[in-house]
Amino acid sequence: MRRQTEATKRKHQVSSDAPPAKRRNEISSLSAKKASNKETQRAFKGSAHKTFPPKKHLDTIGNERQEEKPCVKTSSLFKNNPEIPELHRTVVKQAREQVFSPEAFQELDLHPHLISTINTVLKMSSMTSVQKQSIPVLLEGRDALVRSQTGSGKTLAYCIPVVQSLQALTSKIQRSDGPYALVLVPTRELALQSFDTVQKLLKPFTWIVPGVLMGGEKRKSEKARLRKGINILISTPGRLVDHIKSTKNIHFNRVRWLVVDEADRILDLGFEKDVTVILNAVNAECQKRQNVLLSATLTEGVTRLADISLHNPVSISVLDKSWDQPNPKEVASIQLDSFAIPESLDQYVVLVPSKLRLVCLAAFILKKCKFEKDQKMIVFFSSCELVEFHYNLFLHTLLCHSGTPASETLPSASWPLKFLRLHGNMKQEERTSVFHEFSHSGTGVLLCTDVASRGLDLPQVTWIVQYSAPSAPAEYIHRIGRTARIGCHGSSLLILAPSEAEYVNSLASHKINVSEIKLEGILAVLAKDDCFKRRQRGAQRSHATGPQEIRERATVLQTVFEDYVHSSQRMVSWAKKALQSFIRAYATYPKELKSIFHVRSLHLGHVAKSFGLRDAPRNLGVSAVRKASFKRPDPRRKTQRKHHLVPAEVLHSEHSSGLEGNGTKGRKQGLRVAPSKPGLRR
Ligand SMILES: Nc1ncnc2c1ncn2[C@@H]1O[C@H](COP(=O)(O)OP(=O)(O)OP(=O)(O)O)[C@@H](O)[C@H]1O
Repeated sequence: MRRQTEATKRKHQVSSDAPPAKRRNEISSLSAKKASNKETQRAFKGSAHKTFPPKKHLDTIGNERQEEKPCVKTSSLFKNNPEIPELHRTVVKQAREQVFSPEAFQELDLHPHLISTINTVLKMSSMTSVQKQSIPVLLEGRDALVRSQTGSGKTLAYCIPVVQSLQALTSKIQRSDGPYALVLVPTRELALQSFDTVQKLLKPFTWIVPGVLMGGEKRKSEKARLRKGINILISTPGRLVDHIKSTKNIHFNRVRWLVVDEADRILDLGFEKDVTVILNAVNAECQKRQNVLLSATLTEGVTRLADISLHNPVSISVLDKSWDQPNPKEVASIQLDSFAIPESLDQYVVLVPSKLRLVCLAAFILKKCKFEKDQKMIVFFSSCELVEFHYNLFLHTLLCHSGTPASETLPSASWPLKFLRLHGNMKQEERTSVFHEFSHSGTGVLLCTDVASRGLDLPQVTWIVQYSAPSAPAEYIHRIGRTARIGCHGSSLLILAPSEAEYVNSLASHKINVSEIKLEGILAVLAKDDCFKRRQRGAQRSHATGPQEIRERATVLQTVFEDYVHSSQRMVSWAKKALQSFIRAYATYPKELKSIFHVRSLHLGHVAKSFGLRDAPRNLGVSAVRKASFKRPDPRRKTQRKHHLVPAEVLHSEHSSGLEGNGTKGRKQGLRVAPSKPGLRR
């Protein structure tokens, strides 16, 4: 609260610094604008901070503190912004899938104890469409490529057949036999989640032991568990490779199942070296196995990447027949790079000038999570540094302002804000505890990198916000797929700069439809939040909440951020580092998106504002970043990487989300896997 009082006070200082005549002119020009409807439309061009009343209107506390602080100007958020373009997007017909099938699990030929566990422990009765199609195929012993929309139950689609087949083995499984099934997943949290599902299914089959290897835990204790024996082994690729190289007690001679969840992710960027080691180790020992590849964004191209020895695989896709297009050519091309999105997911986009990005994000969080009940939100950022920076910033600014207002200042109900963060630079214990806390909470805002974009089943998430656009449509699908799971309703918001508006058409070309919402509609929430109202001594609470009032409050909010960032040199350099990280991540958009996202189109001063920095830092080394952006490093050329080590390494590390295998290597077109022994393929 004190911070805000100071912020408001400073704003007033600014206004009082302006020459009176000039100020009068601006006030009148603004009131003229106020009369115009256009004011609430696209471009925000007015100047908010110069219209404040002179010093004498300040509250006393503000005036007392004023002496202590140098006068610092909060430059206008609403001036010199680029025009927000009209969005002309083609409305496309999105691919659809039916989530549930009418059939019950009883109709499958499963062990009665497995059925009763599904019914009573998991509390499920009907199969989902993907389960209905996959389980019988997998029980027949076929290899399969399984693709269905996010949150449609793919985990059970492979777990049920694995458990059913292993419990039915005539020579009963011994713990000491080691792995019969190997499940690879891209992140530690997903490993934990899949382990939890397998563990539940195994309740009646106590002789089959599941286990998880995921890094972050002491290698020694994992080794001890491996020595005792794990029959269904769930692991991230990196950690499994660690054990293959260093643990004597790991054997694959009994492996019958190889499941690769999020297969397009695991078999693509970053993981290839690890997957090659794993496949070579498994192929060398295992005689006959079933391979299952799953993802919401699986394409057959993925298998070509992997040389994973799939034997006559069945492709399972549950796309609605009714979605078929009249032109079969079109259908084929659509099916390759267009993916189903849950029908109950509403997707939105907002175009926001760079200067207003931070205020827009904060206002949106307040709108949903402070003024609406039971909202749970995930906000995606492009790097760990960005998550840390925004987490700390919001914790020290929005929480102070949300927790303390006198009740009479709140015109409508408000709920306490809770922020959490998740990224790959956190200690594993903290990651796990955040994952569990957010999973079990009915509300809250999780700020994260793409470490949380794949596979995580976090219940009741109502909103997904993408603070920057992902670099591939598949990642867009996975991020938004953290909401609207298993038929629930959810919404997503993509925040783009005006110069990035074309991205909406790029999404449309992948049959992804987003509707526009206006920045004004988001900022309007500040009218409800008197925490960001400028203070006037003895003034009655104003009910005027027109566009001008909203701008003033947005400026107060920005000032709160700037005050916090400039409260110490340490904070300033932290903000600069976050800004640098943002620019570097921006430079890594793939070639096909460079015309939309190019560092050259960023206005550094405006972007700096969205980090609470009052000026564009001079020593940012942006030229190096620019260089990097012109020529995306080709990781296949090792010598080139060696000579351009700095930009390439920096780009990868900045873009790192903490996904295992991420940030270590670059994109590669194929895996070189030693073929299985002749006659032993599969
Ligand atoms: N038959 C079912 N009936 C009711 N709920 C189910 C059923 N099958 C799965 N679920 C639930 O649906 C949710 C989503 O399942 P799951 O995480 O397996 O989805 P997914 O398809 O793997 O998603 P993603 O593509 O995001 O990884 C989970 O909470 C799971 O418990």
